[in-house]
Amino acid sequence: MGGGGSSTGSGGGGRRRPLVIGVTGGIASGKSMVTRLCQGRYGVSVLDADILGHRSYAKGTPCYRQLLKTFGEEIVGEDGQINRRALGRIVFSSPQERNRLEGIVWPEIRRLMEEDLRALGETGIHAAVVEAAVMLEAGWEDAMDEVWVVAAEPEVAKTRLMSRNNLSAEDALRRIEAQMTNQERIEKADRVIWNNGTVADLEKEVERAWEERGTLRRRRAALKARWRILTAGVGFAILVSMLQLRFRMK
Ligand SMILES: CC(C)(COP(=O)(O)OP(=O)(O)OC[C@H]1O[C@@H](n2cnc3c(N)ncnc32)[C@H](O)[C@@H]1O)[C@@H](O)C(=O)NCCC(=O)NCCS
Ligand SMILES: Nc1ncnc2c1ncn2[C@@H]1O[C@H](COP(=O)(O)OP(=O)(O)OP(=O)(O)O)[C@@H](O)[C@H]1O
Repeated sequence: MGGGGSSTGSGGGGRRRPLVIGVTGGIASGKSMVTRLCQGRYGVSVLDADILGHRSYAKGTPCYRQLLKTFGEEIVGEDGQINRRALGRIVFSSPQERNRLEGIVWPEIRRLMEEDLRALGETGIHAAVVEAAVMLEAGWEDAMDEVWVVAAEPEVAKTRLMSRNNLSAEDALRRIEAQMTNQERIEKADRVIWNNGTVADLEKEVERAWEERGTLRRRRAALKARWRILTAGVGFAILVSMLQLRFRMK
């Protein structure tokens, strides 16, 4: 994954970006629940890519103008903003139209994400979670330090989707099957958070994820310290040998 949690480089003046965890997963897998748990228990800041998406085409922006050119005036609401319901009707019934929308807004969402992460870094927060359903499809994982995939078995997700969105079993399954599979996501994950059980089980999984991150960080710090001691020791030994050689030669 990308090199976050580090100096921002160009124009960053040595500021630090927070550790960035990307949370993604299939529809109704529990992404929002995981994100909420991270925010509530571990004090991390949260960026929601859905909201960044809405911001990307606010009235007057370049994306706004591009969307009007592409989809016509009928996507503008009475308030002059993009009517998302109207746009959703167009793009969710046609993969081609959805691709056109994504081609316009994904680069801007990415730019806004980077901008917000930098701004969060300025506030000195230690970690941020970016929740994005399309993180892997959009290729945003390289802006994350780690990608956590939330996964629920299709049957479990189906039941939750039916009850949350008041859908029939067929409609719920259709939405699940229109997406990447769990396996495809898991192959790109740094961590998988399974969510087939209760909310209490999920809380434990999230706790374990943060704990193991801490453990890994401590382990890396210990290795670095050992390496420093080793290199200092080798340097010292070389210096002593050189001094000995010099005295012997005299
Ligand atoms: C299609 C739009 C206008 C519908 O807006 P609306 O307010 O009705 O829905 P909302 O944004 O809350 O999204 C509803 C659900 O669809 C998912 N979704 C949105 N866009 C996409 C997409 N391109 N592919 C897959 N799922 C998507 C969202 O993650 C969310 O779970 C809007 O979602 C949009 O502009 N999408 C394109 C930007 C995008 O990819 N956003 C997702 C970032 S994770
Ligand atoms: N472990 C769980 N036990 C019971 N219900 C759960 C559990 N996890 C999530 N849910 C419920 O399942 C539904 C989907 O969860 P959530 O909204 O967090 O998923 P999501 O991945 O963010 O969904 P979407 O893809 O639609 O954005 C919600 O109604 C939520 O309350």
